[in-house]
Amino acid sequence: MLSNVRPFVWRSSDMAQRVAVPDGANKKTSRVRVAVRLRPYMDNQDEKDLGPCVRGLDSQNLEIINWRNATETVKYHFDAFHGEQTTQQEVFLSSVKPILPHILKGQNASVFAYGPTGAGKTHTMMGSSDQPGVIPRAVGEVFKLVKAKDEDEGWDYSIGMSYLEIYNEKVLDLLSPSSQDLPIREDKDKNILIPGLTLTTISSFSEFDKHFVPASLNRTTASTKLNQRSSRSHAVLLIKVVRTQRVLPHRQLTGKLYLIDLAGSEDNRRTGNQGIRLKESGAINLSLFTLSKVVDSLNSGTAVRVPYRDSKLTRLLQDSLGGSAHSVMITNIAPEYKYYFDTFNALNFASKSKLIVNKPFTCETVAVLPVKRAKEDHKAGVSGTEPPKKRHKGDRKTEQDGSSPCADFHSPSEPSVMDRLVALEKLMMNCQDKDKLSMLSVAQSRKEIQELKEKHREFESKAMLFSRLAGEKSSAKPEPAFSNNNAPLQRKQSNATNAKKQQAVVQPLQVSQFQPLQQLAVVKKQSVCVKKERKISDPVEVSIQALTAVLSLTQLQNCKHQIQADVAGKHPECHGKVNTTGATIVSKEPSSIHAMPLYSPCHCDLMELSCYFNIEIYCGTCGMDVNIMPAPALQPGKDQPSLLDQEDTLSSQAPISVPCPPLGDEPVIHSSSSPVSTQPPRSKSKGELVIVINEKLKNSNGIHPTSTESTSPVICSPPRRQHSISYPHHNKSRKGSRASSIGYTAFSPRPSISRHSSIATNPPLDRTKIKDYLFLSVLACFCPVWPINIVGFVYSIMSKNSLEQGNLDGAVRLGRVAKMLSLVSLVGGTIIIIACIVNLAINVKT
Ligand SMILES: Nc1ncnc2c1ncn2[C@@H]1O[C@H](COP(=O)(O)OP(=O)(O)OP(=O)(O)O)[C@@H](O)[C@H]1O
Repeated sequence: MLSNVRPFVWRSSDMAQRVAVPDGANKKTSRVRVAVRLRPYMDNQDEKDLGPCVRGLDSQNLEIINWRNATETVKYHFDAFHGEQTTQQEVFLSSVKPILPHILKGQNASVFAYGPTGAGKTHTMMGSSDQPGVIPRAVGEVFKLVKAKDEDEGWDYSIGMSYLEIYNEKVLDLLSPSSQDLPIREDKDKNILIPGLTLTTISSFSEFDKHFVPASLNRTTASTKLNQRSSRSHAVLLIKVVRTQRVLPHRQLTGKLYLIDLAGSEDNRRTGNQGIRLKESGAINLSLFTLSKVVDSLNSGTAVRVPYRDSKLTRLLQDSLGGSAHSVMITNIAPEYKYYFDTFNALNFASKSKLIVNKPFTCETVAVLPVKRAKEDHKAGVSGTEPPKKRHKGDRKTEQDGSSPCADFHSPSEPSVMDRLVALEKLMMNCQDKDKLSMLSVAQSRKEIQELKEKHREFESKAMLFSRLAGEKSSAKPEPAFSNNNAPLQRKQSNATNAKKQQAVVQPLQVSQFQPLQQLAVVKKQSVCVKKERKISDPVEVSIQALTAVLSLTQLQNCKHQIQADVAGKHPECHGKVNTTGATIVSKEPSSIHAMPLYSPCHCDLMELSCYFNIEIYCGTCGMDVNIMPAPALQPGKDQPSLLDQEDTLSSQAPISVPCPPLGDEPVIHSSSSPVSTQPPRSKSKGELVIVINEKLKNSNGIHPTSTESTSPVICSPPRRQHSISYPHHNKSRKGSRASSIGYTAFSPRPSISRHSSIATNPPLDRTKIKDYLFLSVLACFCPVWPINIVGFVYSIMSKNSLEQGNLDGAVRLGRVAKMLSLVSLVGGTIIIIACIVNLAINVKT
């Protein structure tokens, strides 16, 4: 048992500070480490006993027979290769153990097993009682590390565990099983969180085992032709280690370890899946396909949007892929020939994945005390855990003397300023009816708000100054109290307001996270004030899932977005903070906006949009869901506030309701310099409210019509279906049979070309272009190259028909052929006519 493990208390109101921490030798990035594990050859798996198709060369290299030429092999190099004889212990020691110490430093780490079904992922991650896998070993190691740290006093540790599965695109809690699909949220610091997920405190390995073993039995498994006990879901175990300093300033480091056993990609011609198994398989393959798209877009370096949100799995792995974690991917492969293409694809995927670079950083949480509480806490002495005592007159003096360069920041007036500011803003924001406030009181209140804000800004700049001083002072110490003198967090570099806010919370008066919630009330209010200040001047971000362009400001202002979220009773701390008007619409292509009823005057309202999209609104701070209420629309032209008045309108909650712009208005397409950015670049400061609009319109295959285009393969193309494979020891070639029995799997590097090409996955297209081809082909019919131009004409007709039938993808492709043939006809026809004229002229001459 760990003596110093304390009950786990998670407070959404705690302020998190993230500090970029160099990884290794002054590197601020960490590549995803990829290990490959080859399962032993199982005779019963290979009906024809063809022998292995893949073998290891050394501890980092392996080779697989080249399907194009049986006399060749394709070689791969990885961070580690674990051969058939490698034990569970060896896999753990070489690939997983090295990343675990990062968790205690407040960084995130993740280990995930990837590979085709039956290749040994569950064996690697879970293992068995006699051969425990990565999960039990890693948890045991975390406890060992904590125990070792136990010796160096001054820190308390709490370890919590959560366990979930993603089954059929539903996030299900395995510790408290129910059929409720839990939402995945992202807080303002880009932490992925799952409100409602059980977090159980564990103080020893046996306690972990007590929860983990029965929870694992809750995971959905079933028998398929390829695996007797095949995982039908992705299982994610989260181990959260919170390290809290016992003495002031009570620094708190939170590290998370994700241990993920992915479900295997499945070729359903071989698994024999039908009915529910087929549906599960579809969900598994689709999520793995999205994972491959995420990896592709991270590698491409130019992708504006990484499609993390396209599946629950990638949303959850956002931290681990191109995110903030130290990640290890164990790719499991099987040696039998019947797995050849699965293995080949898995190796290609693994090769791509090792190019991904993460940016780990320390997640440090500091709770800011109200002055009164802080003083009491400070007075409580070194333990910092004693209950607060009576306030003494000399407290303030003690605090200032107490080597606190920021002490001045806590002038007695400061909390009251904050309180007043919050109260006023809350009053303004909560006021649903404009008439409730007389014009006079509104003007007075605004004036007062402005004054208070100025005061607050003054305090902030003071705090910044003092924190800088504190940073300089502490940099001389071996372990600085706050690591803000390190490079700033990558994601926050561009956000001046956030930087300010970070600085503002670096105060000497802090409490441990275990204090009662009420005592953090002022902390929360303070954070609210800073954010509110931004929100009033900035429109709240509305991102439309799978679309990535930004409308012009005029369009934004002209658009009737009236969002009123009611959180009263659900989450009191957020009450009054989520009413907002005005939005940034994010969309992928200009044409997609026209194609969707987003900007037609009658569909601009979010309530109406909900007919077309799944709209999620949640608090960006805590991830809590909020409800949408219909807003009363104002009469166009009558109640319209002028655009210049928008700020006022926002603060007084009057809805903007003006006619929407004509459809011809072109949105401004944004471009992002950051390849991994999922946020629109225009949203310089993000409000607290996050609104996600997921497209409801899916085709029969459940694929979003706006899936991204194909991404170019990094290592090599996957094999084509109709191809022969030679088997070296049989010295003969089996034309087509094997290849044709194995189609592209979900993680094929060319998925959108091959597998999904027939599905209308593209965003809505510009129809006018397709009509042009018809005109062109008609023109080409006059050229004397009739077979070609007639075919072009036929294609253009087919394209038009496809368009009318709603098959936009097909329409474009047919249109392209029509265009090409028509152009060839025109050019060819012109040449022929010129040749004839020249010939005629020569003949006439002679
Ligand atoms: N390294 C190994 N040594 C011995 N047996 C193994 C090894 N790897 C896998 N196996 C065995 O192979 C079989 C399939 O493994 P496992 O269930 O772990 O596959 P999987 O990749 O998790 O499949 P699925 O994705 O369908 O869940 C199991 O019987 C397992 O015991």
